[in-house]
Amino acid sequence: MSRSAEHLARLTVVQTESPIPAVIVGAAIVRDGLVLACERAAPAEVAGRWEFPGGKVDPGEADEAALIRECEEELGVTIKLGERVGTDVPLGTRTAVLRVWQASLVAGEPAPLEHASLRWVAPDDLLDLDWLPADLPIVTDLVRTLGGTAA
Ligand SMILES: Nc1nc2c([nH]c(=O)n2[C@H]2C[C@H](O)[C@@H](COP(=O)(O)OP(=O)(O)OP(=O)(O)O)O2)c(=O)[nH]1
Repeated sequence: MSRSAEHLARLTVVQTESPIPAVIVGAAIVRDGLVLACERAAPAEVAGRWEFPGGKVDPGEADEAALIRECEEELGVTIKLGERVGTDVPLGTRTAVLRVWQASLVAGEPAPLEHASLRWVAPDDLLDLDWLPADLPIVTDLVRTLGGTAA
């Protein structure tokens, strides 16, 4: 194998082992000091657990645009993004990360168009919900930011 072919082979291995993670974006929508939590309806393994509204960023789409689009699709609302909450959290397989922003409502009243239910939750009560595992560090940061008590 020539030196350049060998170099290319090594690069290919590196790229295969380190795929660029997919990004899942979420919105911690705050109104009157309460946070909107969403109960997943599906799939069965996670139905009944809580998450932030959001979803996968499409190829070529900006994170912020994806989050605004997902909130329109899932809740029927327009949101405005604020500060990031916490840092990227690797999801199970490490081929994706969860990235969350604080947000406020600009138009519309949230409706559970894709969720089993919605709930406005006080910061002190947020950690009582059964969140998806990746959300826990973010929810803990959010509680601190909003002035609740996170152990
Ligand atoms: N939306 C959302 N997804 C989360 C959170 N935490 C977490 O681990 N996830 C995971 C669950 C799913 O495996 C993945 C997002 O999938 P999704 O089904 O909501 O995304 P999507 O709306 O783009 O779905 P689809 O196009 O595949 O139907 O991220 C969270 O707080 N919000």
